[in-house]
Amino acid sequence: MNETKTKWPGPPGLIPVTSGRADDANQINRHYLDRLMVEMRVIDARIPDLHTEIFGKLYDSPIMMPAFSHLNKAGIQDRQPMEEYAKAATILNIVNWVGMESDEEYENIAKYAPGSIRIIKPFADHHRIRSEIQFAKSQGAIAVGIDIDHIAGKDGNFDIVDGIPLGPIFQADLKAYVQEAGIPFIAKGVLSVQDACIAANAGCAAIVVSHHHGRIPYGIPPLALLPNIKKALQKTNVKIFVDCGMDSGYDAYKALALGADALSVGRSILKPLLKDGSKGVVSKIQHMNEELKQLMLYTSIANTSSFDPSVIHYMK
Ligand SMILES: Cc1cc2nc3c(=O)[nH]c(=O)nc-3n(C[C@H](O)[C@H](O)[C@H](O)COP(=O)(O)O)c2cc1C
Repeated sequence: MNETKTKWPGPPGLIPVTSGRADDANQINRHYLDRLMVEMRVIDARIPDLHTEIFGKLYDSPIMMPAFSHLNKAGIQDRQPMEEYAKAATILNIVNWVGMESDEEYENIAKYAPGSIRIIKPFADHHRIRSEIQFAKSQGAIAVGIDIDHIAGKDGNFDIVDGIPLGPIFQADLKAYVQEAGIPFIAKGVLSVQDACIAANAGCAAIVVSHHHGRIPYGIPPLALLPNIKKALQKTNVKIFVDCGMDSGYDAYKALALGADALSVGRSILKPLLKDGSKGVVSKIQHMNEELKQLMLYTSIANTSSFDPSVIHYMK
């Protein structure tokens, strides 16, 4: 793909962290998602059921909130977008995720969405990771994890976020965190069969197949890898979640058909969230649920545990 000077073709909510350059994995991802075609299987089709079990709890949809952070510091007067999308998760009865936030902020958010999954940065200081894991657990988090894809900074050294140094992720550390957590532990930002297998061997309960809105230049689309990862993990109980570019129920369908157990909608909720708060997010996700059900009905998928990858065709 040559460097493109054309305007980003995706939805406006996805613009903020998209350069539009050829190495931009967001651009590559949207291109890939739009080339996945769906065949039709309508005979004997029934109204689909979106209920989905995640870590022993029943939710109304496999569409989840994203692991966002920093939004309360975005300077939007008198607004707390982190709490607002958490509230939407509770109204919708879907899983809420929280990214890099202080213990205090996590506690506030979890009041609006009890059980929120907490994703912790791969801090160089392991005590900090351990302490944040235990805090989330004490607040009733259904799971905790690390965004393992956020180790590298743009200068090729370990990144520094908000002045806090990040560090490497070793298999032994992952194993130790899994054991110490005592609740499901998630490796977020898996983009290879190799890392998926290492995470599974370390005892992770789930992985998120993701490139974290294009952190890695030329990152392969998560859905392009999903079938191989699914195959590699088929003998395990590891849940496979996906994010990156999920903007419609049709994108969600493709992720689920290709092997995801559930998926998060990230930047696509930003625009409705910042404009209309919880209400905007609820209406965005409700619309996505409808689109997802529509494609399930067209393909005779009765529930979220009976997706079939053979309905998807890649248009070259
Ligand atoms: C404002 C913002 C803050 C984010 N903060 C975090 C974070 O703290 N931890 C994390 O794992 N991911 C974080 N992410 C990444 C998202 O969880 C997600 O992986 C990424 O945006 C890709 O999904 P999308 O294409 O649907 O946006 C953040 C994304 C945005 C836009």
